[in-house]
Amino acid sequence: MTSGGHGTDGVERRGLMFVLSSPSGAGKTTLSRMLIDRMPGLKMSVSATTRSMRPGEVNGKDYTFVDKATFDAMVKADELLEWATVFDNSYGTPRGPVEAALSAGQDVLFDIDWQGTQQLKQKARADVVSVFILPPSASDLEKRLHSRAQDSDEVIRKRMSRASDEMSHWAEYDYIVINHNVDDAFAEVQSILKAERLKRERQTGLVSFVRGLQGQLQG
Ligand SMILES: Nc1nc2c(ncn2[C@@H]2O[C@H](COP(=O)(O)OP(=O)(O)O)[C@@H](O)[C@H]2O)c(=O)[nH]1
Ligand SMILES: Nc1ncnc2c1ncn2[C@@H]1O[C@H](COP(=O)(O)OP(=O)(O)O)[C@@H](O)[C@H]1O
Repeated sequence: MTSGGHGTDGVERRGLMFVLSSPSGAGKTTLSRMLIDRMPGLKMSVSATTRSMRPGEVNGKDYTFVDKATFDAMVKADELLEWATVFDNSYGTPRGPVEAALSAGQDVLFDIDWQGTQQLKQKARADVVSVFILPPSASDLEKRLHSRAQDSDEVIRKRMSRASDEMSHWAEYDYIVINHNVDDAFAEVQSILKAERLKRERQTGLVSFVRGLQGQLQG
């Protein structure tokens, strides 16, 4: 998957797929929102899910909330770039908006689990940059799930018991960030994205840019 966009310095560059994963409650939604607000050229991939809407969530913005029959039809029609079952619900990435953003030269941010990350890597390894967010401790994780105050005690228990499973995949990720403090964690995630945007192989316009510079030097 390639794109013909331009970096902030005007050199043409390939779009990248920036993936954040973590156990539930470690802070990936918070960090994703900060990235979208503060990093131009980055677009959120809005997943489809069969889970029910939490208070404050907006259909089409946080997720596209669908029933199981609709989700299954999307899978059948190959409309999802990847999909997985998490906490007994189906989650998947609609293909169209991702492909449109990448070909318009934007980077795409994904808040998806390890299963989805593996599927994206199989499809486009060179374009995927993956970051795993860890909580500082189990008690912080539990506190955060409670402080979010959007899930029942039973749902929180389920998410805590799945945290260890999700975390066992940390070593499959390119970068690991421990979310002690939101501002520090954000600065780290932002630095990763900024550096990855500057990778030589992503700056497809460099050959002609350098040729232009050489021409100026000779002329
Ligand atoms: N594979 C995959 N995982 C997703 C997708 N959307 C969300 N997830 C993951 O599903 C899990 C549960 O998400 P959610 O119910 O919003 O709870 P959260 O963990 O508190 O954000 C998280 O690990 C998300 O990263 C998707 O499109 N594909
Ligand atoms: N570094 C942090 N310190 C304290 N609370 C945090 C921190 N990062 C996130 N939170 C809070 O923890 C809760 C869970 O964060 P959220 O971003 O929803 O996690 P996730 O998307 O990984 O499930 C939210 O109430 C959020 O405001």
